[in-house]
Amino acid sequence: MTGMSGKLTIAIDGPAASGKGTLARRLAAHYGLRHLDTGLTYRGVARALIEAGQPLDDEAIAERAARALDLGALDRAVLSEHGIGEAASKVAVMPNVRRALVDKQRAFASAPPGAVLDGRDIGTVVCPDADVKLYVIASAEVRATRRWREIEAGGGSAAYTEILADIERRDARDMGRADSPLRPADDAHLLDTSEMDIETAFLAACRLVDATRISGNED
Ligand SMILES: Nc1ncnc2c1ncn2[C@@H]1O[C@H](COP(=O)(O)OP(=O)(O)O)[C@@H](O)[C@H]1O
Ligand SMILES: Nc1ccn([C@@H]2O[C@H](COP(=O)(O)OP(=O)(O)O)[C@@H](O)[C@H]2O)c(=O)n1
Repeated sequence: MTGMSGKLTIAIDGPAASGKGTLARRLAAHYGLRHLDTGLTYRGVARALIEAGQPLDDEAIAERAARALDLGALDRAVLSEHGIGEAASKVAVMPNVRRALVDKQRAFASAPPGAVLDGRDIGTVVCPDADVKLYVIASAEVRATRRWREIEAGGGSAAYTEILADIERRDARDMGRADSPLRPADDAHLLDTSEMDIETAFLAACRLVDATRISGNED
């Protein structure tokens, strides 16, 4: 394995519904690593505030919710709901919320045997020394179609045009914020999955990881 510590850390970033989570889960299973979807941590804070009837823009209250968050108790089925993504991107602009969650995310990443983390700032802020960094993109139309299919498959219903507008608004907020904006790390590999199915994207990602591990072993 690569890395001074003998651990393998894979950082995956990209905009909404680009396929980060799907790829991260597949890579973690393939390489025997733990996986953290960091989007769920921001979603968890947003949901805790909504449940408690608290505002999404009070930094001191949101920071307390972030510090209280238990990474082991994140319920993906509940937190994945499309509307929580919008609320998550609002709490995610606050530096004290980010600091609290990044501390927990780094603690997760540092434990053996290594991990795959996916989010918006993994390669740039959370794990700047990751062995492999992937920046996953797809056109906004492809991403909206994927999210629309996911909602319909889950028995829900949604208007494609609204999903597309939601995704574009959230991307703009994530890329435009002052603290840890969404952007590729300088050493990230760009993976455009617009024309790739899940299997093809997974195989392309494995090739990038394997190439890095081989070159890492030669150091
Ligand atoms: N390469 C791909 N081709 C087609 N569908 C995909 C691809 N990657 C992911 N998906 C589907 O798109 C949706 C969003 O993927 P997800 O991994 O949740 O994205 P993210 O974590 O970036 O929000 C899911 O329903 C997933 O099954
Ligand atoms: N590392 C991260 C992960 C998510 N987020 C925020 O959390 C929101 C929800 O992230 P997510 O990954 O669950 O969203 P999807 O891409 O799955 O729709 C994002 O729009 C970001 O505002 C962040 O700021 N930093």
